[in-house]
Amino acid sequence: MNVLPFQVVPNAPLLRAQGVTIEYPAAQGVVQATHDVSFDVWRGDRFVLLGPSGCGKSTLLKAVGGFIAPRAGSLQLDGRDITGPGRDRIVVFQEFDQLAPWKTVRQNVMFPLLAGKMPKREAEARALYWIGKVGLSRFLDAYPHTLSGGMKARVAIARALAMQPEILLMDEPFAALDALTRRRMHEELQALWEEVRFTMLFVTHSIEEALVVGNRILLLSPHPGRVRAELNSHQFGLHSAGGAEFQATAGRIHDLLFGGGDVADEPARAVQS
Ligand SMILES: Nc1ncnc2c1ncn2[C@@H]1O[C@H](COP(=O)(O)OP(=O)(O)OP(=O)(O)O)[C@@H](O)[C@H]1O
Repeated sequence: MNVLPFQVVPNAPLLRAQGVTIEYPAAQGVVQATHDVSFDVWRGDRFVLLGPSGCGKSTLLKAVGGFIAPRAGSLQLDGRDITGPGRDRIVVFQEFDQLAPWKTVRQNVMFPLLAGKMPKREAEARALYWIGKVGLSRFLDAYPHTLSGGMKARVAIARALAMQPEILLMDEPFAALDALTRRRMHEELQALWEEVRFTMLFVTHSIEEALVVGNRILLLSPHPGRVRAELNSHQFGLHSAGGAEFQATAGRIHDLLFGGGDVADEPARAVQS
């Protein structure tokens, strides 16, 4: 009997959030940060959580990171429940002071690899590779305080990608940068993604940034965050920013986020763009 060759096609998302409700203890009872949020992130996605301040974006990211547990619902990575932090999920924050100031660029990128028991020679080779990928080979022995904000952002990204996580969690990573540097970081992130195709969960409250960075966007309602809509945005990028279709979609997203109506009664809907 002939056995046909076959290819395994992944039919499950890398990250699955199902009915995630998260609460914080507060002086008078609890603060509900998110309510019944569900979404799937597939390998290679640039998945954006978009919503106004306080809608629970960072909270969701922290829960995916394993730093807080949902009150209800579940979070799974590759079919396994997320029960705590792990090296398969690395967070890049907007505070680039997350780099150790007493370590050079090279040492900062090597540090988590060595902490994970990688042999020094391999850790160094890996660090040099990723520092090169973010264009900082000339700054291997520079200390963070001598770098610009954009350069520190690149080191943080290199350090995260060097760990080869299953998913990169980015919490408004460019929010503290000036507009020109932010734009350059968007370009560089896009170029890096084209080359490496890593999976990314990206938090922002900027509609334009969401359209430029993401291929899929989950819109969250104001506090507590509920899913308002999900849309495909792969057709947008820096090239289309400012164009008519881009502006029209940004306007529709704005209306969905801030247009009023009782979100609780409104089923999540897909936005056609
Ligand atoms: N540690 C905490 N203890 C109590 N409440 C918290 C805590 N962290 C966040 N919250 C509350 O949970 C809600 C969601 O906060 P979160 O930071 O996740 O929102 P966000 O969408 O990321 O906002 P922003 O864009 O301003 O960062 C807010 O009402 C916030 O006040």
